[in-house]
Amino acid sequence: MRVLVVTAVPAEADSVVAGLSADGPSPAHSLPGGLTLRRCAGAEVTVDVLAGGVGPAAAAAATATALTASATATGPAYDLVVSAGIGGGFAGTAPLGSLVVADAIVAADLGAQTPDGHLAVEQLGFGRSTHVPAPLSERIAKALDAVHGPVLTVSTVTGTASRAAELTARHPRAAAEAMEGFGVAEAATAHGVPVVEIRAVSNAVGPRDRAAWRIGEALDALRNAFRLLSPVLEEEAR
Ligand SMILES: O=C(O)c1cccc(C(=O)CC[C@H]2O[C@@H](n3cnc4c(=O)[nH]cnc43)[C@H](O)[C@@H]2O)c1
Repeated sequence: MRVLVVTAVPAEADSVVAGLSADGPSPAHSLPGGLTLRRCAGAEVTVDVLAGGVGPAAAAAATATALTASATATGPAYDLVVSAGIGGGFAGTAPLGSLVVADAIVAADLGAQTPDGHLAVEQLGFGRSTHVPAPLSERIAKALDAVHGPVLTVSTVTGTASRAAELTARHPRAAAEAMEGFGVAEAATAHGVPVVEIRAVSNAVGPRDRAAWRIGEALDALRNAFRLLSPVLEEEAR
């Protein structure tokens, strides 16, 4: 089984690699566009880890580049794509340091603003704003003891109580927000590869408070998530 993990920044990729391979080697492979894949090979599963940039567009471009570069004449080389990194947690659902596995990957700001509120692209008559993750996501959530709920993809980090309330009103079950999942999912779906999203909560979704961010703790939680994910993937591959 081959898995592609896409993070936004190198610090997140480091946590993923550390969780997957403890202190084993993770050889690097260059991709077009100055991207670098790090490979973690297990008994049955090979995981390539890519830091693709911040935001849905960078994430989609990097994921598509990796998928295109690896595709063979008979189809995609990867069996699963994982969008992973830190994220904001919605109050009462995903506290700081917790893990969220998406049961829906939602482009929360893709659509149109109207005097009566947001219209998603489906309501405008084109495109999609939600991807349904691979069924495996439920087993992953259990193994990671993670919240299993919608993860919103936004282009602008929420920084006010009113924006948080608006998102919660539109997505009452939302567990986390981040900036890449939907872009990764668009690229994976275009290549016919199932996708999941895993987030470690570094901050609360709400009024901006940089002093309250816990990025170090979230990166530790991300490392632990991939330590726990390894046996799930090995089992899936058998
Ligand atoms: O300057 C701020 O107020 C601010 C608040 C939270 C995060 C940021 C970032 O620049 C990090 C963006 C980066 O990390 C993911 N992330 C982490 N927390 C959130 C969030 O609450 N909402 C959206 N994205 C978040 C995101 O996926 C990016 O890769 C700045």
